[in-house]
Amino acid sequence: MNNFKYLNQELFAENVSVTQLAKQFGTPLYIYSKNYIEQQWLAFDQALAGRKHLVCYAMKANSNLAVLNILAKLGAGFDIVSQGELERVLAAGGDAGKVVFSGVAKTEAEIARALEVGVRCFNVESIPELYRINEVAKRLNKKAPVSLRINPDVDAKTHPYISTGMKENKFGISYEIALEVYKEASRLSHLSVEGIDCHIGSQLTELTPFLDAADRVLALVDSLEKEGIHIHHLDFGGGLGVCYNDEVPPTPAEFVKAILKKVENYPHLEILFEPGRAIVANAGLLVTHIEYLKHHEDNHFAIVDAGMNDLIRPALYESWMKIIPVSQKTNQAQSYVYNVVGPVCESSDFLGKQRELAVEAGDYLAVCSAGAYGFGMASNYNSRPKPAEIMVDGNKAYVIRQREKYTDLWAGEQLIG
Ligand SMILES: Cc1ncc(COP(=O)(O)O)c(C=O)c1O
Ligand SMILES: N[C@@H](CCCC[NH3+])C(=O)O
Repeated sequence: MNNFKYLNQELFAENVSVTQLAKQFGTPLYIYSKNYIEQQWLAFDQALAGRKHLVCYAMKANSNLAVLNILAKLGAGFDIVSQGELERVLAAGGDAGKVVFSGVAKTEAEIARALEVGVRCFNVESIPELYRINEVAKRLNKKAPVSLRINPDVDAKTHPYISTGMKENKFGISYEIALEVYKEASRLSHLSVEGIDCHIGSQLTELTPFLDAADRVLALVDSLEKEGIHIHHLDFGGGLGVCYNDEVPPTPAEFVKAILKKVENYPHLEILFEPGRAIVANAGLLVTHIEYLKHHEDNHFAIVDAGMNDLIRPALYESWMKIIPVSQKTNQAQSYVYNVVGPVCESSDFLGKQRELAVEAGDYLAVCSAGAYGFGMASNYNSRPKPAEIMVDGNKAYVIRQREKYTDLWAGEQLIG
């Protein structure tokens, strides 16, 4: 469990007791390990040593300013999908020149802002977007660096909601027309064609789909060369999976090594990656308090104070996330197979189903691997304040976001009449 370990039957985040944090800051509570985040980013970066490269953290996975700042200090780039994300990078001390801008619906205002601060590259997802970027760049008298996000039509073998590289997905430009679109891009006066980008989905646990996509990208590089279009970088996106249960995904080093082998005959091209989940998922826990246990015939519910508004992955994708007791000391309790459910008024409000646990009301549970797509997807549904976020570094714990106050819930709302 990485930097979360039991010591004398008590769960620790690095060197800090999770029970102590839960008591001090209340629950639900997100806890992250700084050293794990650094270790994971460095695993990508170091595996790329010897080759011109940039590891752009896909910040949608966890966009807390402290997380971004830790990575910015290591030299990370960032993959963004909105102006909000761009402003966060800047607020966290990130370098705009290391930002790649993905996303299918970039507005004129977003494009203008990205040009103004000088992002590294736009990952263009459609032909109309290409024209729009050219127009905005012309108006601002700039040249926009672009890379086309190619949809290679490869099955990522992941949950359909997080697969992005197949024909029926809204993302990227179809492989069949890519060459023609590159030709058009190179004719447009205010664009500079920089690279090829490809991201086929998230939580991939096998190398094969990545390697198939890489083959298609490299075939396109060759076709472009023949047309006299010389690109400078290849961006292989993110998507590397993590272990939630018993998956055994490749490590970042294995993944990078396999891609580097593919591109060894293209030594002049800089290599970019956009990992999100692999950097932060297992850096985080969501801690929750058991309010009640409810038993009815064969149905056993552990009713906790964290809901789908705090962590939506189980409800949205039926994701399986490990749930463990924070203290194993009280486990004299009788064991039952529980559905761990939250306070939200939806039947889909669960964190885990059919989990064998020996727990009592008042105990704390931790949902593991919650560092990615946890807080970032949280909402205020049922007027529930978003939880606090804590960053642990060795034996120190920092509040990196306060729990929302009730008054935050209606900030900006106005009475009429
Ligand atoms: C364009 C792009 N890049 C990178 C990522 C990061 O993916 P992951 O968190 O699976 O590494 C995503 C999300 O799937 C994405 O849409
Ligand atoms: N939100 C998803 C991943 C989406 C990746 C973004 N394209 C998850 O929680 O697994």
